Amino acid sequence: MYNESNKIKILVTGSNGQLGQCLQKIEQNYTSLELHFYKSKDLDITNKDAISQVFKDDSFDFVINCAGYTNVEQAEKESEKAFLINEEGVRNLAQTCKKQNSILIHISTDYVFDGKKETPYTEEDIPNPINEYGKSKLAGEQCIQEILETFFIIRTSWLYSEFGHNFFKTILKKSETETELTITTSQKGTPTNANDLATFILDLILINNQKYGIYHFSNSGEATWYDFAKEILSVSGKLDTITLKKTDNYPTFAQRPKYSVLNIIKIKHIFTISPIEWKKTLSQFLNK
Ligand SMILES: NC(=O)C1=CN([C@@H]2O[C@H](COP(=O)(O)OP(=O)(O)OC[C@H]3O[C@@H](n4cnc5c(N)ncnc54)[C@H](OP(=O)(O)O)[C@@H]3O)[C@@H](O)[C@H]2O)C=CC1
Ligand SMILES: Cc1cn([C@H]2C[C@H](O)[C@@H](COP(=O)(O)OP(=O)(O)O[C@H]3O[C@@H](C)C(=O)[C@@H](O)[C@H]3O)O2)c(=O)[nH]c1=O
Repeated sequence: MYNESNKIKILVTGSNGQLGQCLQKIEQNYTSLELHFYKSKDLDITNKDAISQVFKDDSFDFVINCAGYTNVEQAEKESEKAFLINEEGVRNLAQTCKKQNSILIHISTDYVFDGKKETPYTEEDIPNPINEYGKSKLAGEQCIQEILETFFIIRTSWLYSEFGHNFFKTILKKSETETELTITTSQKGTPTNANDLATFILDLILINNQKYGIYHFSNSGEATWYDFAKEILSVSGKLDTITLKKTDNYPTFAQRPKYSVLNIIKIKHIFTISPIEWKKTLSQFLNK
């Protein structure tokens, strides 16, 4: 497992995205890991030759796939592109990991579920995505399971951080220019700090218990997008300056699951971790 420098060598794809940047931020806390970050322009996962080229000169113990097509609305209009990246790109990575004996850590989503349940989704629940993004992500998961035995698929939900595009940043930005915000109450899930997920992923590599498979990781608790927006504005001291309105009819192209809370008991047991409550991590994050 260890290379000559005695460090665990890791390839990170899509490193300029939200999660990729969270990993770069904490890299220095993990001195036994050697992370190699590849942005989309340096490694396009849909290009098999480009992947081969990276592995020609190097070998990696782990590949963390942070690359993905993540625009839920746009995926309805260009589903081919979503599938190219989230299915074909992932297949390419899985095939390379198989050939090169690398362990693949892949990130998937709560949007693989249809939202008809009213209790948290477990890893055993059958996915049934209701939008193109979710369908393309499920197709990627299936490729990995067909090709590889040594993989961790980590489904997570409602990621936010200081990096990239996310609901948290959108709300803060809107609050600077708008006096009234209307937010949907028609979906329930769990906001998850992408920094917490990044920490979990690197801890998982250190633990390396070889208990491969699908895992659900999110912060704990549940919220509607309205609850999330209210908490963001409250903790950042902006709730008094803005009118926040509820709606159950916010217009979107893509359908989203009404309920997509993930059950995180498996990850708690197998990795003896206890993900922090969503409001608590949000307040710690905003008060730093
Ligand atoms: N954001 C969320 O709420 C959630 C995300 N996830 C999953 O987590 C993963 C990371 O998400 P997040 O960091 O938020 O997403 P981002 O959209 O912030 O980052 C995705 C990255 O992938 C890159 N990328 C796109 N196409 C390719 C390609 N063909 N080859 C290489 N890189 C590519 C993008 O680069 P460029 O910008 O140059 O296109 C971008 O840097 C994704 O797989 C996503 O599906 C799961 C649940 C929730
Ligand atoms: C900006 C805004 C959105 N909304 C609604 C639209 C939508 O139903 C819901 C969420 O909005 P967004 O489009 O920002 O979030 P969305 O892109 O659906 O977020 C998803 O991204 C992908 C990548 C995932 O994997 C999921 O886990 C999830 O995080 O909030 C409002 O009601 N008011 C607003 O002002």
